[in-house]
Amino acid sequence: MLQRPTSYETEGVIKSEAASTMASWLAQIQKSSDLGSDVWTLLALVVGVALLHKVFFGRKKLRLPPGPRGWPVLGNLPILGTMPHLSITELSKKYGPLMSIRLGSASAVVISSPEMAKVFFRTQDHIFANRPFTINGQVFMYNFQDVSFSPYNEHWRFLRKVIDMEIFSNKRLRHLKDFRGEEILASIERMLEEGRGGNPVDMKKSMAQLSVEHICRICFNNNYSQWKSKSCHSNGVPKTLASMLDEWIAISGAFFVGEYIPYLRKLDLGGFEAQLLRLRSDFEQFLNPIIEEHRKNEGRSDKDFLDVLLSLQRENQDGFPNDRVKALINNVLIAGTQTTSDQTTWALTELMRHPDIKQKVVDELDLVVGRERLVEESDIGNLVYLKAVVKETLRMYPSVPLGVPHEAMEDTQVAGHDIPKKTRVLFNAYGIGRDPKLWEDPTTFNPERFINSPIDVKGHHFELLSFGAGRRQCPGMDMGLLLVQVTVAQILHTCHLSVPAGVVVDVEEGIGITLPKANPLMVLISPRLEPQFYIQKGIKVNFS
Ligand code: HEM
Repeated sequence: MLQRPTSYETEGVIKSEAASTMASWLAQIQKSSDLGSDVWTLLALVVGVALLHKVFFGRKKLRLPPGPRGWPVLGNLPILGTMPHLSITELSKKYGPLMSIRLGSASAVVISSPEMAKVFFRTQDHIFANRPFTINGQVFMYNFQDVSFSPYNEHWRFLRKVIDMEIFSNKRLRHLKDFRGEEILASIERMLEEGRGGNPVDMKKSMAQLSVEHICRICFNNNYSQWKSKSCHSNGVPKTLASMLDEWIAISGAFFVGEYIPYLRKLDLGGFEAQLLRLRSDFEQFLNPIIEEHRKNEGRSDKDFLDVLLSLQRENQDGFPNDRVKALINNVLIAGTQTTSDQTTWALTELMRHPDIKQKVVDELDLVVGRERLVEESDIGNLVYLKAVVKETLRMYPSVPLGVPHEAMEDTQVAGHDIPKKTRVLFNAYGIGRDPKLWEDPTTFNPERFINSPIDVKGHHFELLSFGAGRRQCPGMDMGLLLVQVTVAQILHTCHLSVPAGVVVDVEEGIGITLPKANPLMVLISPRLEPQFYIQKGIKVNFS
């Protein structure tokens, strides 16, 4: 009798057994006069061909990681809902640290433990450094001409080097130090002005504006002031860069059905692809005049990121098309704004909910910096408690709660499970950050847990991979971290913050590809230092 394969190791033997058994069946059918009727012959042939097809072309039996059963066609898409990081965290409690899910026709695994993260992003990082196909990468990044959505290939290696050198090198970070300081102080000046007379100020909005201004400085430095309040018109509606970035985050948080069930792509269910295309053209309206202006002034010495891209384009005419310039600018704008502003907003949110912790930060600032000057970036190294507050924020509110998806470039095995080529990899940063097996009382905001702890966020401690690890680790890590730390320090040092009477500061999470705070963060804000220290730094503060 024909045996079904029990494991893929014995598959070759079984295939030849199956072939010879089928041959003998067919021979018997031909010989046998009892079974000579057409019906029996046809039936035997159909069964035989089906069996042979299954043995030769059927998928070998894989030992996939455990996971929930999916629906036909849709797989597990329907149970993910609008907050996939929450549903995936719940599911992983049941199915463990390495879970299989199916997103339409795409297979995925979810990593929910530091041990698994170490295998994927260190031991087998060379296999998992790819990105899967995404409609976002294809549409918004002009066919994957950026860094974040690009597959792992020569193109990615080249561009990653460009951005590492031109934006994120230590030299560049130092060079941009004054800009960062100026932007943060300008933002404080605006908040103090807005908050005069006990007017509540929305810190979430202010932090979003600050992050956009900071990234605009990096990208369009020289004529920056000309561009910062520039708006474009989409269908007659004026849009600022900040509102376009918000729109991108919201659209990108949606599940693009066509990405997972390709034959439905034409239907564009939910209309997300059309929205993305429209948004790309809004970004172009914003970018094109800036690019033209930069082209006219190519000789200037103090080059910004766009200048660098345009000079690369001049050197490699065909190898560096306009679309690549736009994709890279889009990439830096989207990767560097909401991430930092979300982190700063969550840190301030938790500090407003915990006045005792806020007071400890302020006490440390007074001790290390004093009240006779403003915070400098060089102070950060000595602000141990402040750094613990930022780490605790990254633990509880990872900017990218399910990571940026990776993809297996070849078949492999992890922890005794098969991971076939093209499997998507989601990193459950949110679930790991709130896992009671790893963190005591994980839903309590408690920076003390990082005092005297060796754990940092730089990719060596797999329980806190806020910026990822391995080849695809966030290149903006040092800049993003510094910006969050300096902003929180400068605000708490220069301003009194309090919650308006009757307001409860909530921690409701919003929808999007990142983890935004859903509601505004309204605070009362007033100057904390003597007037001369603001004046020295050129901040206009009205003390009346
Ligand atoms: C607190 C702030 C930030 C956080 C928490 C953060 C987090 C992350 C994470 C988790 C990834 C995915 C890593 C992976 O695939 O394994 C990533 C990728 C990336 N980030 Fe950040 N990021 C931050 C700030 C920035 C800034 C300021 C920039 C640029 C100005 C930036 C640019 C990028 C880019 C280009 C990638 C894609 C890298 C690649 O695919 O090779 N990020 N970031």
